[in-house]
Amino acid sequence: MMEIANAANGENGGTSYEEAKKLADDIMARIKCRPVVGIICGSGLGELANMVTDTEIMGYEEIPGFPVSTVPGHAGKLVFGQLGGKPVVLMKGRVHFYEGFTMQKTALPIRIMKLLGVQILIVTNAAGGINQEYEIGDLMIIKDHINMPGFAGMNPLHGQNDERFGPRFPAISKAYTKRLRDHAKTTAKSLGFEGFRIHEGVYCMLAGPSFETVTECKFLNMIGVDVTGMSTCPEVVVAAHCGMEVFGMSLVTNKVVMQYDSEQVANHEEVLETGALRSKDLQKLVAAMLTTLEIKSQP
Ligand SMILES: O=P(O)(O)O[C@H]1O[C@H](CO)[C@@H](O)[C@H]1O
Ligand SMILES: Nc1nc2[nH]cnc2c(=O)[nH]1
Repeated sequence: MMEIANAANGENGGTSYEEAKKLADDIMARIKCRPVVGIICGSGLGELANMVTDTEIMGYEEIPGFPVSTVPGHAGKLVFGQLGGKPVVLMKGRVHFYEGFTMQKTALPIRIMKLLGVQILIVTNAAGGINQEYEIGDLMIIKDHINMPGFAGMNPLHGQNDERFGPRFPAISKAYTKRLRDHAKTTAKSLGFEGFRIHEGVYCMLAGPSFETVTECKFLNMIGVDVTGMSTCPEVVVAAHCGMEVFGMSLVTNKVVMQYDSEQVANHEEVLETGALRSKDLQKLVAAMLTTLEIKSQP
């Protein structure tokens, strides 16, 4: 039976439980840190890694089978260490479906994190503001997402299910837990960030790499999307599948173009520049959240 499951995983670009376990074991043999929190840094947000102490660093290319980032603003390093008094593993840069990876491969780092002992995933991204009240530089706590590629069958859980990772039909409706969202709001308040434009809203993943047309943006606005990007959903679906608690935060790096024939166009350089400008607040918020975060013991 497992052979069938593995063949199916191979066919759809996935990695079997045994292969993922071997990767995690290899990492553990080389790294002393045993992380309980995993953090993914979005485009231009990798500086969060500078706040990690007692670091042990591995390049993605040093880990056989690990997907290697190809996009500017994604350094491609796993940074282990302490942040806010908690052992963490931070992905300095992620991989995206549009780079040519399957959805399964895009989310493989989450399964490896799980096998390393990670219980809480903090995922960050750069995103375009669809909500017309959002400004460039605003932060958004993600309360829910639309996995648009999933509507067309591109779900990271497509294929045979291995129960050792999680159930066949996982619930995703509570993936971004209220506990962590409330914790972020309390922490933001304690840091005096209240006036700094922090929202709570809905993230929508589109496959990319092309930015949206004007009509696509109008459509997203109509269906209740607040920000849009090209990542996050595969990672969060896989994290929820394997029983992790998730906290997600978007940085609005640009406002999407909503007028036909506008001179304004979306571009990745603007995304990286805004990331650099507002990322300090994001870093402070994540570090402060970790300091007071209660880690529930594994069931
Ligand atoms: O989602 P992250 O990795 O933060 O990056 C976002 O920014 C890039 C576009 O500028 C896309 O990769 C989009 O997904
Ligand atoms: N799809 C998409 N991804 C982004 N990432 C950062 N900005 C944007 C945007 O406007 N659209």
